[in-house]
Amino acid sequence: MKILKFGGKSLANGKGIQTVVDIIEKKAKKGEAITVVLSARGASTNELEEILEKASKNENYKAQLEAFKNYQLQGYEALDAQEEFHALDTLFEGVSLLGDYSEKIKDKVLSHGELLSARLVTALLKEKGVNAHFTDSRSLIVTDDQFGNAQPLDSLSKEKVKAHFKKYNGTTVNVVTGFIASNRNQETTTLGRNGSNYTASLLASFLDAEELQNFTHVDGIYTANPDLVADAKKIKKLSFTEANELAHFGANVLHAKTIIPLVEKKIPLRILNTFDPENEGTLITSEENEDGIKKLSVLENVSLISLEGRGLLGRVGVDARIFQALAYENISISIISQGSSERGIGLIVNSTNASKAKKVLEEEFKTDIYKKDVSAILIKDDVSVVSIIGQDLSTFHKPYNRLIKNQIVPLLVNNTATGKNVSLVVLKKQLHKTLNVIHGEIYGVAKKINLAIFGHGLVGGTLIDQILASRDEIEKRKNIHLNIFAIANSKKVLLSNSGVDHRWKTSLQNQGVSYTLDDIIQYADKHHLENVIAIDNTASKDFVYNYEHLVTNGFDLVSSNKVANTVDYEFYKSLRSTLENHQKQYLYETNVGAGLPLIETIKLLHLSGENITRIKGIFSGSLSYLFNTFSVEDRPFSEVLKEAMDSGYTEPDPREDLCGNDVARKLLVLARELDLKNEFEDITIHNLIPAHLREGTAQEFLGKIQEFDTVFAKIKAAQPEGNVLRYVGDLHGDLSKDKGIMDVQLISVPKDSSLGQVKGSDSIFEIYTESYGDHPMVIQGAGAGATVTARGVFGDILKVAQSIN
Ligand SMILES: NC(=O)C1=CN([C@@H]2O[C@H](COP(=O)(O)OP(=O)(O)OC[C@H]3O[C@@H](n4cnc5c(N)ncnc54)[C@H](OP(=O)(O)O)[C@@H]3O)[C@@H](O)[C@H]2O)C=CC1
Ligand SMILES: N[C@@H](CC=O)C(=O)O
Repeated sequence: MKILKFGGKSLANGKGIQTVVDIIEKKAKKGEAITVVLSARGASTNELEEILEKASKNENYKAQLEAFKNYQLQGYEALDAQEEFHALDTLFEGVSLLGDYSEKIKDKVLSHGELLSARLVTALLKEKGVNAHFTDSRSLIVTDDQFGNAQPLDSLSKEKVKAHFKKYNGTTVNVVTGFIASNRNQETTTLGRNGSNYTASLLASFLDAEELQNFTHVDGIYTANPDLVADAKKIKKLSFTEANELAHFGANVLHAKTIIPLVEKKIPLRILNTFDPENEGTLITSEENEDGIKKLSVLENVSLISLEGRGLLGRVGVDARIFQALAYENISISIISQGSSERGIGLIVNSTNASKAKKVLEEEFKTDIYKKDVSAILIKDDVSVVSIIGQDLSTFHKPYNRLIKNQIVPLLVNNTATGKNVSLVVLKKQLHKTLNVIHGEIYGVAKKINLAIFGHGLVGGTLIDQILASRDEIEKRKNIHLNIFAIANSKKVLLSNSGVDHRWKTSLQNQGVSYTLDDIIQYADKHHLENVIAIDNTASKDFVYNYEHLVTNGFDLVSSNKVANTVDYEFYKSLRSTLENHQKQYLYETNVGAGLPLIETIKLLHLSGENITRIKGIFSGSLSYLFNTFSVEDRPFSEVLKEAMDSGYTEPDPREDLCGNDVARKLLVLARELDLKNEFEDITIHNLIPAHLREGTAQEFLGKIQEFDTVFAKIKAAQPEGNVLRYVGDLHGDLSKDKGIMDVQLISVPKDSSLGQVKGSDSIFEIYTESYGDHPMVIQGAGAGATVTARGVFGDILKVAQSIN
């Protein structure tokens, strides 16, 4: 025998009830031995409760009662519901006259929801030729006198159930009312909320059923609420122990009292979807799962009450007083957490009870408050509890770290000493993000990295295209999902929480909106975007002052822009301390040598104690190209400069290269990696721009670049035979002191020297250290260009992404 239980939503008018009847008919006609247990239809129980409340307050309840009756008959006008309707009329009239009702009356009223439901389904099944029998569970389940939440008397109930099923066995399909029962005096009682599930479990147990099938409106039990976590997965199999943990956290279907009768008899429980009968649902058995299953459950509408006081230190019985005082008022505590000293105690109660709980505790601790032993009893309403069921403390650091990285700091953490369950109290506004961050970590769902890209010029634009081209491959290989949710220039931003695609340029043009930085931060917040990285591909001197604000709002940083590392040292330090305080990263490998692994190498050498004594070389890709070409080809300087610009080697304003600032910045970036406290002003720079060309806009300057030609033709001609021009940077001096010496200058070197042999747009960096002596470590390669630079920025993004765990 299988017990089939259908819930209120399954039995609602329309598709619901028709599907239920079809399911039962099919099984009955296949000859399956089944018993059906039904809840009240749709929201009938709540409706009856509301009508009762209105009647007791002498409010006009009749219209709502009529609507209730119409709902019950809608489409089934032939149903004989007179007995129930008449009983309800009489009950409500009585309550209305008295202006009050007892729990006993309430049970009587509510029972009609299930009675009407079972009557209708029985009638519909009979119409289809099924041998259905309307079964009023009040003649089967005997309970104590606790109206509203009656306890079944097992042996008496079992006897009655057995006797009934002996009489109605074989092909009869008993259609049993759930939820309702009666006491020894044949007065109607109810089994409390989830009572229909309880009825079904009791019948399954008394009849030694083969399986209890609970038909709901969902496909089974999920690893998290699919409405909140898009990646939530259905759990195929669960053990009763795991189910029991879930029951505490809102899974009504698994309420402990409904599970216990099944556990005792080892009767499997299957959660099915009425509307998707092919789906196998979730099967719960007594078989323990070896790996264990993890599920996220949420308790909402809860409040955190905290009791603080130094005077409680070491005092015995504080918890006992809390529990006793609240129990007296029937207030249940779902979570309690405290330090061993009892100086601060946090407890979670249902929000509806929060103010009452505070009052009760203030009364209980009034002497302690007077003596200042208790300093405050506070309520925090805007919280939710997230429980990771199946989680123990041995691996809890993983989801916890992921939360902290995403700036979610739980207000309270609590675990069970036995069983596996860790609960976190978080701010309600962070609930959605919390669930997604933890779920992503636990289930190894591709880690979603949300990128806001500032600047989409040569480097930024190339980067966006590179990311879009390789993100599927990265997701496959690295389980990292790169989602570009914002692309901004100095005027407009394109926002898309699900990520931009290859049409981003047109989309930005058509859908881009003017913005402030906070708009982007708020957008990320509103869409619960986790693991956010801001990427600066501007050359802006102002944008870098946004970095700290981004970090405090949860962003890691990646930048090709060199400005943040080369403004005053105070800013440099302050940014690093903000990064440290917020456990955020800032990577900028492309600041020196574009895509070459220079900064990382220097950082590692320095960190490992290697004494770097000098760094010298050709730091600028554009000036490298310019002088490598100009030195050996008989062409005007301006023509080669134009080529360097067209190849994307120069800064957006090429004067930044020609005046030596760009090389100076690179030197300063490296100096600061060595913990030197140099400022930009400490650098001696040979400015290549003739004085009269330095003023004005970039556009005006470009109109006059031919004026370089005679100046540089002279410089070239003045060199010794066999020499070439090179623009070099040099960091030297006693680098163990506070400051190093930095020079940037144009020099003439023999063509066959190491600097003289550099070709194309290559940079070369000679790193002198104590261990390497006179033979420096040399890093050489393309020092500029959009493709290599974007690739370097991409590398930094992936490093940050991989470090978020
Ligand atoms: N080219 C190379 O080889 C290398 C370049 N770099 C660095 O890469 C960075 C980008 O260079 P590149 O791509 O050539 O520059 P581009 O001038 O081509 O692009 C700059 C982008 O930044 C945007 N922008 C400027 N100011 C802001 C702001 N305040 N907020 C948001 N967006 C802004 C611009 O938008 P708008 O059009 O609205 O102004 C534009 O989209 C520079 O810092 C450069 O030093 C680093 C290593 C190598
Ligand atoms: N303009 C720069 C680009 C890289 O930083 C250069 O020429 O090196």
